[in-house]
Amino acid sequence: MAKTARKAPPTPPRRIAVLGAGSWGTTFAKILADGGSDVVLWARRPELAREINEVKRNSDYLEGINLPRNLRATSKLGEAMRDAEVVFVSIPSQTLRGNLEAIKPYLGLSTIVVSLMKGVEKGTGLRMSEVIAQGLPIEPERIAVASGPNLALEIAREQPTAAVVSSASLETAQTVAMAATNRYFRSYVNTDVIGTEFGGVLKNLIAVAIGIVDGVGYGENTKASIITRGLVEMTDFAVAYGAEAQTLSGLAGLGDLIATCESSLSRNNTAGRLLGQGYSFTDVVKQMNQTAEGLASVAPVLSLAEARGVEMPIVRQVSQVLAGTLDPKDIAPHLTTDSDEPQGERTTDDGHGHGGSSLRGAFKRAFDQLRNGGRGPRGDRP
Ligand SMILES: NC(=O)C1=CN([C@@H]2O[C@H](COP(=O)(O)OP(=O)(O)OC[C@H]3O[C@@H](n4cnc5c(N)ncnc54)[C@H](O)[C@@H]3O)[C@@H](O)[C@H]2O)C=CC1
Ligand SMILES: O=C(CO)COP(=O)(O)O
Repeated sequence: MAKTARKAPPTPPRRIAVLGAGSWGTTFAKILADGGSDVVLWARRPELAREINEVKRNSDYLEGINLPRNLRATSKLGEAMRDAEVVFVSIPSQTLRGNLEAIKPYLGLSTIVVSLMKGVEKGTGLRMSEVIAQGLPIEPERIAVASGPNLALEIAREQPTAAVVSSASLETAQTVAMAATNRYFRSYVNTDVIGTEFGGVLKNLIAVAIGIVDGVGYGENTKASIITRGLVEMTDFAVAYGAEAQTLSGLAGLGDLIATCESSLSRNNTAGRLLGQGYSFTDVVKQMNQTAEGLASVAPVLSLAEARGVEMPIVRQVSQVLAGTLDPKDIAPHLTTDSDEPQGERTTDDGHGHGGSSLRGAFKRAFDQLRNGGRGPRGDRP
């Protein structure tokens, strides 16, 4: 019997550029360098590039972290991108479109571009991979996104963590995942770009809600209610835009939701907490010296939800707190339903709305994935 030819597995890229030397860009550059790639990190400020090169530190964003000796930085975009087979982008979402103009002249014909960002563009409501597809001469098969429960400082401290890399091309996702895997970081793969990206955007909004009720002083019941109902909201929204429900039960959905809602390292959670303590939106923005994407994504997400008839009571109330039209202490009683009539508790496992799998199954899968170290990139799938 004739044997079918097996396709050679993708080879890991050697030269990689990471654009954006904030907390996540620098941490991701460390992940890649510790995985064995030749990485050049682009920092806007020459003095930051110098600090990274000379003392192997980024004291503004990752205090106390020693960066790998093989990680280099530059403030010259062309130098960072020269010969790069993969370019990771980690800048605030609202600045991406403008930066693509500067990136375009240096993009190689076969270079893969990966978004590490977790926002949607104000005004257009586009996901970051869609903005990349519009702003660069690049086909969808060369675009990927990476997402998951990835608080930068924990990973910079080399605490074991998993993520998921998604692309319309499985081969591209695998190539990227191979580079983004090392002894403390493991990347899984899927081809549901919409679900993977929206998971990262939407959990930020739920994390702002969690921060608000934390700031008010409410306890664990309130937070568990918001997380559980928030996952239903996230899944409804993402599925309405073409995502697979099960992606929202994976690392890029439930996984990231747990990490961001539980951690005081989260900037979205922190911004919410300040709102809950009574600071105005303007004061909160002034106090945040790092990117809290959720604040900019609330309005475009609500517009997108309205366009597809998706109910998002938690996100809507977050927007009212941001606008100063809802007292933070009033947010919780309204969270589960808009109606005075008792409602059925629709979950992500109702078999009707999403066809998704059970929350218990999702927790088990997230746990199994974290335990399942030592193998090549696998699907982030039940
Ligand atoms: N920090 C984290 O734990 C994680 C962050 N992310 C995502 O990564 C993206 C970047 O976030 P962080 O690195 O945390 O933010 P950050 O605030 O720590 O750093 C932002 C970086 O972008 C640069 N920047 C700011 N404005 C710019 C502009 N107009 N043009 C070019 N560069 C500009 C800053 O100089 C800085 O290097 C966000 O979308 C965030 O949601 C994703 C996973 C984890
Ligand atoms: O995306 C993150 C963790 O996965 C980081 O969350 P914050 O942007 O809220 O810090």
